[in-house]
Amino acid sequence: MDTEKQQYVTDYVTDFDPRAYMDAFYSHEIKDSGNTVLNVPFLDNLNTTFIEGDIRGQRILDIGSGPCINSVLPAFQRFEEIYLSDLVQSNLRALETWRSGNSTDMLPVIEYFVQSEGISMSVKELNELVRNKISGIFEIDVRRKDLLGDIQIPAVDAIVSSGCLESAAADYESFSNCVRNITPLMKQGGKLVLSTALYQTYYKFGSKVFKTAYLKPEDIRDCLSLCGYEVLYEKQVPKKVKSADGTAYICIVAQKIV
Ligand SMILES: C[S@@+](CC[C@H](N)C(=O)[O-])C[C@H]1O[C@@H](n2cnc3c(N)ncnc32)[C@H](O)[C@@H]1O
Repeated sequence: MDTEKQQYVTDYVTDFDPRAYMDAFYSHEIKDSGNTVLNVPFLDNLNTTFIEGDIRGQRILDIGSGPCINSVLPAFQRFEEIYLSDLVQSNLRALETWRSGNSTDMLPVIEYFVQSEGISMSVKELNELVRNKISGIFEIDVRRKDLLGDIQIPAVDAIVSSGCLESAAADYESFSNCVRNITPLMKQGGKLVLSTALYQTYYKFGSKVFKTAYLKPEDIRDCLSLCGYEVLYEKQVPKKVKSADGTAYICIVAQKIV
């Protein structure tokens, strides 16, 4: 597609369609062989990242969850309370529907996780386990300093965020501001886990094209260091998902030291 001629979406609140997003990235497609495959942008290597970064504690917050729970699957035995958040109300509703047991939308990505990570639990069991650990689902806007508005949650031990900050930001500078804004939500010594698209300018699904901040690994490292973090682990994961021009993403763990 010639993206030059495409109108980028500027408003997530009006243009992000959770159903279309799940269909594009987290639902089964039938391959020619008859096997099924998921597009899954940010999950490969995330479990290893949690292990390598020793990500554990009482509370974890997923920022920019979208309508899905991929980012918190590696947290299932490592945290007691899992919080989900996003800017878009329809994403929050999709998460609430799943949490109340009225949606099977997460089963394909849970199955993908169970199979790829060799988890000794059935898809249903893991679905129930994660569902029961969800302690809150709320609106957040990472571009704002008062990003939670009136909502208050206790400081968390870890934050995970996949594909969100580079979506909310237009460039390196605004990406750094987003990192600065989310940092006070975490305890000192807490760990930030990012699964972030590299070398990407857009992704698209349905009829919409979403612009992203173009980031290189050194941008992310520099930003974390300037925001008071020490990088503990990183791995670049080459992955070309359908419908995006990024060629890789980075899984990075950084500890809040300031
Ligand atoms: C590419 S999706 C990633 C969703 C999910 N984390 C995943 O791994 O598939 C980007 C998400 O960031 C959210 N988002 C965009 N701008 C945001 C903002 N300013 N504050 C919080 N979330 C935002 C969108 O609503 C969307 O759910």
